[in-house]
Amino acid sequence: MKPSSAAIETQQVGFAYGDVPVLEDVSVRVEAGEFLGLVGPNAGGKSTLLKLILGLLSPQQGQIQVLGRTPKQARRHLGYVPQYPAFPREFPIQVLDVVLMGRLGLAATPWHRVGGWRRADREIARRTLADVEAGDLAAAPIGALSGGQLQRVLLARALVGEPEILILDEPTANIDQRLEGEIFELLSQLNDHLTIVVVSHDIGFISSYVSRVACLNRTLICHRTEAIDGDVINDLYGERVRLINHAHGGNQGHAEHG
Ligand SMILES: Nc1ncnc2c1ncn2[C@@H]1O[C@H](COP(=O)(O)OP(=O)(O)OP(=O)(O)O)[C@@H](O)[C@H]1O
Repeated sequence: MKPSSAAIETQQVGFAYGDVPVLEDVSVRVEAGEFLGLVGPNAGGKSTLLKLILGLLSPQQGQIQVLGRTPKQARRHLGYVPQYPAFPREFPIQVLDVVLMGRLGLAATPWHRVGGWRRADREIARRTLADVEAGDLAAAPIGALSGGQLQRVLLARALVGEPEILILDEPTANIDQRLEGEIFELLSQLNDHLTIVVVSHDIGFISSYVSRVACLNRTLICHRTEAIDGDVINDLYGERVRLINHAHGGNQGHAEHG
């Protein structure tokens, strides 16, 4: 594969856990500055594709480039908001320390190991919390946060490493629709200077915010928003899907699993 000028490019990527194939022949190109929504049914392989892009897994077929490099080489330029927080909520840690975790691995000298964070790191962490409108939460214990507050803090943790690409796996899965709108407004603002890839179940909702929607169900069914119609949605989610137009202008429909 020639060095790619895209922010992210996958070519004919295949991946299986053991002998269970999860992704087949997935080729997608995300340009710098795009805000891509990745949608698809449960178990369609969305999280797996994100983990491949992040270099947490390696493809068994095909190739992936991120910022023209291998995913592992590009890792420090990626911010990641995982689907579920990987730390126990009852862990006695303050919000600011959670955000600072996003700076681990950035400095050539691991300052955090030799006597705490530098003042500059703390300042950047505070500023990033303020940027996601969570500046007042710096001293709060992580276990005291609401779902929406936790998502903002995890977003700050992903941003504090000053990434070029932000990758989010269902960032609003556990919060109500009003807060979901607020988070996506924030992402739209961040898209002014960041490439964003966000996984969502809800095509109708995200299509009001993202610049393009790609549909994944083991393979990439569609990667041009304008090509998404009832047939694509049926291919994607099967017949048990209801299509609902969202009041706030979503033009595609809402996939209801049932
Ligand atoms: N570590 C793992 N080991 C084995 N199988 C896995 C592992 N992680 C995911 N899978 C399986 O791979 C398939 C794809 O999972 P993945 O999480 O990528 O899908 P998804 O589209 O993100 O789904 P969801 O919307 O439910 O999060 C599923 O059948 C899942 O059970």
